[in-house]
Amino acid sequence: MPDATPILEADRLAKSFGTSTALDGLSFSLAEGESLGLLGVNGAGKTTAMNLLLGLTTPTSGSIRVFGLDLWKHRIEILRQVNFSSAYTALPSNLLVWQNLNVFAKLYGIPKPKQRIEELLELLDITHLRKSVTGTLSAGESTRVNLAKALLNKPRLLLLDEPTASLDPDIADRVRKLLRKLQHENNLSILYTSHNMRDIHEVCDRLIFLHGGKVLAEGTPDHIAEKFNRSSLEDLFIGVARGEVEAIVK
Ligand SMILES: Nc1ncnc2c1ncn2[C@@H]1O[C@H](COP(=O)(O)OP(=O)(O)OP(=O)(O)O)[C@@H](O)[C@H]1O
Repeated sequence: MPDATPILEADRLAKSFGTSTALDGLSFSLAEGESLGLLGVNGAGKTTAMNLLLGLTTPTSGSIRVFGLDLWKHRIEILRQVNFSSAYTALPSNLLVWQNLNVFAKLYGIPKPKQRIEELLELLDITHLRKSVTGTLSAGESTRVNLAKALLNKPRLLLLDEPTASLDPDIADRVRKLLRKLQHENNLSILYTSHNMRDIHEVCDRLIFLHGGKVLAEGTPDHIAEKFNRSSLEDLFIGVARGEVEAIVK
């Protein structure tokens, strides 16, 4: 029988900074092989949630379980099988691309690191950047190098914070297809944030719409817009940002 333990479970997760509440009672679970989108306007709490789920900051209250284990008690063991990529996190700029990937491969204890790095450079169509200085890459190029870093350890759980930001439409399409392929072929679980509705529709099986740190709605991409009587997710987004949607909720 397949193991039904969720890959990731957040239970009433909250985070405050001084008197300001960034996240207020986020609960969800992510199944093996599922892709879940965290959606919300600027300042909704998405990055705060990602940072908590990666164990980078501690929650004010609530708990996180990854692979059925408490994140804080089993952090090292868990993080070996997790990876992360953000359009806004830079890799050390003075290293060549392959050197950067090699450092991370060593940190993760990857067997045959050279072979794995070549495989990923090819997969992301960046073999030609192997000897480029990381700090000189274009935004789109460094996003793809970051994604290669995120796949090095063949993670079971991948957290992606706006992974297609700054990619041109062709490369963004390739990245979305690659993520879907990895999800289906390797049973990869993905937590995904994006402001690109095409990404959300193509990559996410399910969504959580955050607003002001709280869950506004949960469901499939099509279902959420309908629930609020909005013609599309983009339209729902605009409605939330302009304060029109709360009126519909009430
Ligand atoms: N370290 C911090 N100190 C104080 N406030 C913070 C800190 N980090 C986040 N916040 C606040 O928490 C709220 C949520 O921020 P967060 O970065 O999680 O939003 P987001 O949904 O990722 O936004 P964006 O779409 O703009 O990236 C914001 O009001 C932000 O100002």
